[in-house]
Amino acid sequence: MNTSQLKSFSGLYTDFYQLTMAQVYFKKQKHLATATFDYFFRKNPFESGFTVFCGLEDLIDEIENFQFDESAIEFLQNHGFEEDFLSFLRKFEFTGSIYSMQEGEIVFPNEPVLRVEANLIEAQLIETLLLNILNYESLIATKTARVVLAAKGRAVSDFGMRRAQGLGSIHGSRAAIIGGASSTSNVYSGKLFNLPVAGTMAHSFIQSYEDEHEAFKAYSDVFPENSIMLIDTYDSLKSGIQNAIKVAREMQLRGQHLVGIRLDSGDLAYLSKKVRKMLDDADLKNVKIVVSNQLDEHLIKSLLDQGAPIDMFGVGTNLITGKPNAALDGVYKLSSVDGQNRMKLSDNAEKLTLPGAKHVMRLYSEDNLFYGDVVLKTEEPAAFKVVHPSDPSKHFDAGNFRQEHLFQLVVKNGSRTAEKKSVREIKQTVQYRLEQLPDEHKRFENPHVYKVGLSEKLKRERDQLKSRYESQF
Ligand SMILES: Nc1ncnc2c1ncn2[C@@H]1O[C@H](COP(=O)(O)OP(=O)(O)OP(=O)(O)O)[C@@H](O)[C@H]1O
Ligand SMILES: O=P(O)(O)OC[C@H]1O[C@H](OP(=O)(O)OP(=O)(O)O)[C@H](O)[C@@H]1O
Ligand SMILES: O=C(O)c1cccnc1
Repeated sequence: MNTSQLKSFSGLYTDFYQLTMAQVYFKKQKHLATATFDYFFRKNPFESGFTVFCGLEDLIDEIENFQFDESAIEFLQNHGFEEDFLSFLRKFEFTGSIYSMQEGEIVFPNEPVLRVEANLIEAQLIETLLLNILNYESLIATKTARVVLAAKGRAVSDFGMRRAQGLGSIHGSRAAIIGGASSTSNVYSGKLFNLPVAGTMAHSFIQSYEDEHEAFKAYSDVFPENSIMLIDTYDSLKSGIQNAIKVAREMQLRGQHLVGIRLDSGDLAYLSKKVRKMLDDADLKNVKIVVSNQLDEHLIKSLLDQGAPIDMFGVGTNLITGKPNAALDGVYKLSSVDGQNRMKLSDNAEKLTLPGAKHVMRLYSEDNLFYGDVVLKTEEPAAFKVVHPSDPSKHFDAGNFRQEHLFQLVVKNGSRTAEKKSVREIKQTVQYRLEQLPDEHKRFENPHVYKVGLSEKLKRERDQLKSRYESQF
């Protein structure tokens, strides 16, 4: 299966139950009911104090192209779907509206991040696609943002493609760049999303030559402006760095400059310090040190705490797989049908869903940093009294805070409302918004929990609806 084949199956990029439910809605004439769904998640990944919202532009692209072609219809025919429903699917397109936070926004558990308003059948049929795209890209953008924060201004390159869960790396590398990586090794995504691609060299390249110096020399002959020598194939200190210095000197004689060396094993703090000294002593102060080998945000922080003079980190497995979390728990929940509020009950107050169409306001503290978010009904233009979702004793007055609307209409009648944003623009949004997030939410150990409150009206409606449901048992 190649990815262009995947695209032409867009309507089938779903869970089977979406299609069976859709056929029931259609048969029972319920499909044209209007529905509102919210996308939100309950827990930040990686014990992080924040999540980066990523994947919106990809989602809009897919929604604009969401269709059932003849081969999809034939497949569904073979699975027993009925002719009248299949005729409906042949003409199917998403005609609803999507309100959303901007891609690259810093978002928090239990607040709606995106709202879909559409016919019930349309809103239902895009669920799996929406969750698949937003959950994965947000996971990887969040992981990368953490890695980049740990790197404290040093470059981070995404090396993950080979260790990704299959084709996931296509969108994963996009999310990595949005999360703050400076480059990716992933050429396919580079072309697809116009990402900066870069790389060094593999051990096999060095091994293919009789000796290491010959390998370095060959590479620098062909790429005199862009050589980063991998120095750990045999012995980083006794062989690799000696040969790299030799080649760097030969390059200098030709008026060229060795960009860097890469360490991929051993004690990276110890070795980078030794290598830095050897390079400096050889008057090669501009040659950069790149390291890789199962890195993540914690190892990078540790290496820098140890004083390792590293200029760039290559991060693969842990970044592209979102280790150790594997998934963002984002969900898509119905909040109204034909204007009637709906909610899902739970014994756990945190898991109650919020009824009706909602939006989110961000409150700013006096120093212009994020203070907290408030979930409101769409008819509420500003936040006043803000209440804790489950602890009635906790509330505050939002009147004194600067407030910012986080939701925008991004799809209207099935089409994008504004020009598509580039990866570069979205990456800048992440950077800028992270600067506005106070440090206590960005630290790795026990980050301070960000406030997400409800408007008094929303909380009242939720509690009333809950009591109404419960009185029927
Ligand atoms: N100074 C350091 N402090 C903390 N972690 C480090 C340090 N140096 C390396 N690491 C990390 O420790 C792990 C090293 O693993 P390990 O010793 O199994 O691999 P290796 O050095 O690649 O060994 P091999 O020589 O077998 O390839 C990697 O994740 C690496 O990034
Ligand atoms: O450790 P990660 O964070 O996943 O980063 C990617 C790894 O992939 C490469 O190793 P690999 O052994 O696959 O190939 P190589 O022979 O080129 O080193 C590279 O050298 C890194 O070690
Ligand atoms: O360019 C590199 O050095 C690279 C690319 C992918 C995986 N590991 C390393």
